[in-house]
Amino acid sequence: MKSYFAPASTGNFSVGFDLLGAAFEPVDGSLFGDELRIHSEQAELSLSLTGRYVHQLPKDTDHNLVLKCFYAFEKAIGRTLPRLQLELVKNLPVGSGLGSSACSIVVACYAFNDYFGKPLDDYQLLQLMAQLEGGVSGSVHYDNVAPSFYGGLLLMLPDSPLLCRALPWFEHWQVVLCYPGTVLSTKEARAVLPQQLTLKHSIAFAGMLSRFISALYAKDESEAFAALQDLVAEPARQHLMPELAPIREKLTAQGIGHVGISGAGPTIFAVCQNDTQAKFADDYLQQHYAKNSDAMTTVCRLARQGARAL
Ligand SMILES: Nc1ncnc2c1ncn2[C@@H]1O[C@H](COP(=O)(O)OP(=O)(O)OP(=O)(O)O)[C@@H](O)[C@H]1O
Ligand SMILES: N[C@@H](CCO)C(=O)O
Repeated sequence: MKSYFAPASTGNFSVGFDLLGAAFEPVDGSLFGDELRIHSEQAELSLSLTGRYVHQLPKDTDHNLVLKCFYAFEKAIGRTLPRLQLELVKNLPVGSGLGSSACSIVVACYAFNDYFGKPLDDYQLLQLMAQLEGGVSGSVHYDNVAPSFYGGLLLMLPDSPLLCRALPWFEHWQVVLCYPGTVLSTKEARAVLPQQLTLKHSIAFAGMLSRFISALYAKDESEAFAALQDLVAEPARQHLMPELAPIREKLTAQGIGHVGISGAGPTIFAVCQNDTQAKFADDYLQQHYAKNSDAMTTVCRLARQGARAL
């Protein structure tokens, strides 16, 4: 058996709608992402489903993205491949804002490419992943697939042959992620977005993103926190997540530098500068944002490594 893993990710990172994304891993060293196991080659392609969030997946495995990835990968390389006995260990909640569909897509495409001798280079592989993710969310955006594939905090460069570039990070930052247990589809959360921005608004968005990125390079933490403002998606999505404003007020009153929506939500992320803040955010979010037994809260650091064989 060969086993592969890809980490969870936070698209947007508040200030970079569709242009920033980060991969995260729990500080306790556990794995937080989807795993794909290739058990053997066999006559027919098959997929079994296990893991904590298996009940959130379509019952019919023909609708599972992992099988769609297999056929898309086969088409991309232009030859018929041996059929596989696959198992997806679904550890990320679906429609959560944690890049769940992207994570399954990344782990599957990475696994097939590795297993079949790397016929696609990283550029081709990332483009394939982004196209598949676009098929789910309704538009091609790289801010979940790219960090899940490469790890780190990344700036998307969709018009460059690089596609994305790694950014600096404050090593002591801990990010507390809280998924409340309710589902918000990315398609639905994109449907409420404005179709146009005014010139003034466009300049403000570009200015805030540039301010954040320049603060990362300058290692200017207070400037970085000041620039972590979502001027595009959050104003349009806040009615979908009414708890965000009071939670932000409570956590920032404790000195926590930033609270935002992870991807399209409903997961909330809190950027903390020390263990005391992270512990407070962890406890507070578990008590005040978790809504059912599907909810989960985890204290993370940036995941430097993306998709890989285990
Ligand atoms: N392996 C899979 N993982 C996740 N979603 C899957 C998978 N296979 C099929 N799907 C379907 O893809 C859709 C994913 O929807 P959506 O993009 O809203 O979720 P998401 O990727 O989990 O969201 P987010 O990026 O905000 O975490 C759902 O309809 C889900 O049933
Ligand atoms: N950038 C995407 C991320 C989806 O997880 C969005 O906000 O719609």
